[in-house]
Amino acid sequence: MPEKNRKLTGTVGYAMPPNKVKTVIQPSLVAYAKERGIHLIEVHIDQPLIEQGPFDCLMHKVYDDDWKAQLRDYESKYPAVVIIDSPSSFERLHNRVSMLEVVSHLPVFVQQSDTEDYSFGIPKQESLSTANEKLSFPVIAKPLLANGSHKSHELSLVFNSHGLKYVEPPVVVQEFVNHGGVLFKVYVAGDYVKCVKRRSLPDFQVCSGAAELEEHESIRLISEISSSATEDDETFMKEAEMPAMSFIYSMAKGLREATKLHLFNFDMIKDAKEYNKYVIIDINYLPGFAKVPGFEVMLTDFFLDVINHKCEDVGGDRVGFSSETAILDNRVVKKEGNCLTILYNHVAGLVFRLLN
Ligand SMILES: Nc1ncnc2c1ncn2[C@@H]1O[C@H](COP(=O)(O)OP(=O)(O)OP(=O)(O)O)[C@@H](O)[C@H]1O
Ligand SMILES: O=P(O)(O)O[C@H]1[C@H](O)[C@H](O)[C@H](OP(=O)(O)O)[C@@H](OP(=O)(O)O)[C@@H]1O
Ligand SMILES: [Mg+2]
Ligand SMILES: [Mg+2]
Repeated sequence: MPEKNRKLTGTVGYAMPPNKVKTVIQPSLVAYAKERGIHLIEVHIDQPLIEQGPFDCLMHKVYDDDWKAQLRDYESKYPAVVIIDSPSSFERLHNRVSMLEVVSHLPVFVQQSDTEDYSFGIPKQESLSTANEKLSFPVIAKPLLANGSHKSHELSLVFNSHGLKYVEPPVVVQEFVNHGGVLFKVYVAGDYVKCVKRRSLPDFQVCSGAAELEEHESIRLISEISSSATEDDETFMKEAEMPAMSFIYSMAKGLREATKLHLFNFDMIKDAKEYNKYVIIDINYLPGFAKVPGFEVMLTDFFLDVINHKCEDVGGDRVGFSSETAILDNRVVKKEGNCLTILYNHVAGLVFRLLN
């Protein structure tokens, strides 16, 4: 959109429970956005949506059928309003199996960093009934339903088959991936991406004694890990190397295209057993952006893009994302710009897969 036609002001309605408002719509964001022409207006979720607004954009994190019906009604009355994001897009994140399936089908082009290739994947995961025979311990059992409830964050670390008996279904069971105790949390707001480091669980050396652990020692409940960094962790985390931003950007672009979401974060850990392989373990819709340094600028830039329709519906190439390379078999290769090279890369990818 030529600068002269660029809209400089707009209204963004936000509909979310009070505890979510606290972790996203902080006073610093409201003030900064207002300075830049974006008026953030609270939508009262206990009142009829149709009687509120209209807005240029409506962002929401409300999970019930009545709200979904109101949203449909609102969209039909105000077709120009941009809904961030569609329930059909974020609902797949409420099931931890469908959540990570999007990673396996990433159709995107990612940028090879200037010095090395990256590869990515998801942890091996099974249902409770097949975990014991198909996975190696330790494993981490996660409630299958990831719908923002407190219970959906109650994870269990399980060290042997006895411990699985104490796991309350429905769950998905993932192999624990040693990753050096540091988590990379990537926040995405349209074309704007920020990666932060968080303290994670420490590595576990699989010891022969694990199978003989007392029953009560064979399972450990864990929750709220990533937000409890202590002083020494800070030093520890500072030393952890961040993956290349080109890789992070490309993963963000891939997940945007695969999920059709604009506001989300994803958790990445570096597989200690493989060279430069990152494992996606979690994707969250509309997380607590307020934890991200500079989130006020990031979200305001995003809102301005939305009201100027610069934040194309996913799939469009935008500034900041490069489609200079390709993912083939989840391995990152550089797309040298012509189709012959891409074909070569594809063949190379197939050979790579055959040899590995
Ligand atoms: N497969 C895994 N291997 C190693 N560590 C893991 C694995 N899955 C989860 N973890 C650790 O457990 C933490 C919580 O897992 P996860 O992010 O899946 O749960 P969550 O409840 O969705 O968390 P969030 O608050 O980010 O939504 C991760 O940040 C990481 O530290
Ligand atoms: O540290 P982050 O921002 O990842 O913590 C998020 C978390 O990832 C989830 O997105 C939480 O949302 P729910 O899954 O809906 O519980 C966020 O909760 P919130 O109350 O802060 O929005 C966490 O911030
Ligand atoms: Mg997480
Ligand atoms: Mg999560």
